[in-house]
Order: sequence, then C-alpha cells, then structure tokens
Amino acid sequence: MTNEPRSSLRVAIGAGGTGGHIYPGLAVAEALRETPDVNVQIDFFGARGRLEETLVPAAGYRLHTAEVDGLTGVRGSARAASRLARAGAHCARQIRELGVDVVFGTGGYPSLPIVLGARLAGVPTLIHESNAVPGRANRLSASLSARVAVAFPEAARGFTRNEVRVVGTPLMADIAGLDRRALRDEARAGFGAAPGQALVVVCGGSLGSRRLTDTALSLARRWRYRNDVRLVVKAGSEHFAAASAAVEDLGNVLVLPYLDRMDHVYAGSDVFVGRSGAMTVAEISHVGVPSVLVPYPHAIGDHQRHNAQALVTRGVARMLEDGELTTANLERSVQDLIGSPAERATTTDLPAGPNDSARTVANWLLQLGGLQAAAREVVNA
Ligand SMILES: CC(=O)N[C@H]1[C@@H](OP(=O)(O)OP(=O)(O)OC[C@H]2O[C@@H](n3ccc(=O)[nH]c3=O)[C@H](O)[C@@H]2O)O[C@H](CO)[C@@H](O)[C@@H]1O
Repeated sequence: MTNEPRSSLRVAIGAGGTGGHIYPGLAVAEALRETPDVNVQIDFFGARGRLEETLVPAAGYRLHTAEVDGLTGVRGSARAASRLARAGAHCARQIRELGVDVVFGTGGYPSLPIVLGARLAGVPTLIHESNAVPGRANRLSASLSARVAVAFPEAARGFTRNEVRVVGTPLMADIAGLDRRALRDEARAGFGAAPGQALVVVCGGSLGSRRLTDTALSLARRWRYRNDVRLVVKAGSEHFAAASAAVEDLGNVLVLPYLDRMDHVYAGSDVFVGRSGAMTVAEISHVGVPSVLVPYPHAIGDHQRHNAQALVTRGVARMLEDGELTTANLERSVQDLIGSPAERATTTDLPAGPNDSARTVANWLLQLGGLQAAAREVVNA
C-alpha cells in the first residue's frame, strides 16, 4: 500500500538567516504546491529577528520562529547548545501536532531546530547544501539527516555517511524561467535607466555589504558628470539611511534597502556587481548576466572564491579580490564590461536552459512522504 498515491502531504521547511538559505526553501515550496492532485501544506521554520520574518510571510507561508544562536555559540557555550536542544524538542512537538510527514532543511543555523525536531519525532528529513564547501550548520544537520541534496558534486565529499544526490540549486520560478529580453525595458524603467544608459547594479548579497556599497557610492561620485551610466546600489536595511544621505546630491544613482525583484535586476542590468554567495552565483550563471564578483573573504572554507571561480572559468564573470576593491579597480572592471558589447552579448545570449532543481527536490520529498506515484507523474508529465 505504501506506493498508493495519497491526497495530501504536510511539509516543514527549515530556512533562514540569509537569502541564500531562504530562497531555495521558497523555490522548493513553489514546486511542491504545483504537484497535481496532491494537497501540499507547508510550514516554514526559522530564527526570530532574521530575514525570514519578512520574506516567508510575503511569499504567503506560515513561519514559526525560535530563539537560536549561531554555531560559534553552540560550540562555545553550553547555554547556546541547551537553547538548540530546547528549540529542537519544541519543534518535535510541533511536528507531531501539525502531522508533518517530511522535513526539508536548507542549511544555516536557523534550520537546525526543525531538523533536530524531525530526528526526535522520527520523521524523514532531507537537507540541501548549495555551496561547493559544506557549511557548519549543514555538517551538523547531516549528522541528523539520512539524506543530502547537493548543488555541486564536490560537496558530496563532505557527506560520506548520507545518501547524497546532486540536484543543482533550486531557483525561484521567476528567475528559473526568466526571459531577459521580454522584461528588459520594464525592468530598466523601474530603476530609472534612460534609453542608451548602461545599467549597473551593485548588490552585496541578501544582507548587503558595507564595503561594496561604500565603494559603489564613491564610484557614483566619480561618475557624477557621466550621463551614459545609471547605478543602482542595494545598501541593506541597516546602512540604507546613511548610504542614501551620502549621495542625495547625485542624480546618477538609486540606493535601495533591498531588491525585491531580482528578476528585474537580472533582466535590466548590463553589468551586475556582487558578492558570490551560492544563490547569486547559481542565478547569474543561469541567466547569464555579465558580472564582477567580489568574494566575501571570510566565508567558511573561502567558498565564495570557489563559487566565483566557477563562473570566471565559464567566461560569465570577472573576479575582483576584496583586498583589491578600490574605486579605481571597480571602475576599471565595470567599465571593461560596459565597453565590451561583444563580451556582453556573448554572456547575455547564453541560453538559460532548464532549471529543474526545485522540482527534483520536491519529487524527492514526495517520495519520502510516501507519494511515489505523484512524484513519478510529475516526472512523466
Ligand atoms: C555572509 C554570508 O554568510 N553569506 C552566505 C549567505 O549568502 P547570502 O544569502 O548573502 O547570498 P546568496 O548569494 O547565497 O543569496 C542571496 C539571495 O538573495 C537574493 N537577494 C539578494 C539581495 C537582494 O537585495 N534581494 C534578493 O532577493 C538573491 O537573488 C539570492 O537569491 O549564504 C550563502 C549560501 O550558503 C553563502 O554562500 C554566503 O557565503
């Protein structure tokens, strides 16, 4: 009977901390909800006071939050470890009360309590690792979960005791199916780019990067008399007010606290400048935006450099070391791309190709929830 399709599935998704750990969860949730003939109910679990409190309800899902500390805290202090244990026990109770069939964790410490709760409640778990070098939270999650989905084959080495499948990175549908040409004019108008102006978007990851922002604002000042370039700078909510005030006399730059429509960013920009977090890199390589990537130098295992290097090798991006991030060097890198229509066209015209990573993960979750037939039906559709 276990192969019989059921009509409903209840999924808990642990996702939080930064965009890189939230959007893959939202992408898989989108794919799950599209499963024909199955009523999928989804609850998200994250940390109090983090970005998920904005992004998850905005996407229409219920979010449960717990007090959790970063992993340095778990290692370093008994109080943090006992807080995680308490949050895990609480999640186990919620799993039983809600009737959760399967748990998905996207990495980052906010997803730890629900993965621990699943282990305590005896519910099957799957986790996803989007970086080439597994993060700390996921190495701990993997000791609690039998299965790991990885974006990069080389990440599998970090999970020798698990069932591992290489699935790529789940992208949101608006980016997975992006038609850059169709959206280009609307996107550019939204950012205030006039016809003929090159649009350069600077975005230091989901939380923003003070260093990238300050360098970009200084470039805006250097370019104040150029009317052929429009700069958009995502400053992050904490630095937004100061960043806007610093350039209020300039007409060539738009400062924003957060970029709600990354599909518009990728469709409208001629050059993208950013950190090289796993999601950003997966998105850029999928849509083919000419980019300058400045790896965050303190990322675990220097994984942002590995992420960026993969794109540099494919000719989609240039890399600028954080230590070399000066206004002059940023100007040179961006100007090189603005001034090379041929290079831009090559990268821009790369076909995006299918991204079925979210569907692959959704199908694995359906199988774990005993809905093998539903998973097969989607694959064969
Ligand atoms: C400082 C830190 O620990 N960063 C990590 C964090 O990156 P972080 O979450 O900052 O960066 P990622 O590139 O992985 O993901 C950012 C995501 O947020 C979206 N976005 C970003 C900005 C914005 O204004 N609007 C928006 O929607 C992007 O399109 C992307 O989907 O998790 C990644 C995945 O483990 C890691 O590789 C990074 O090292």
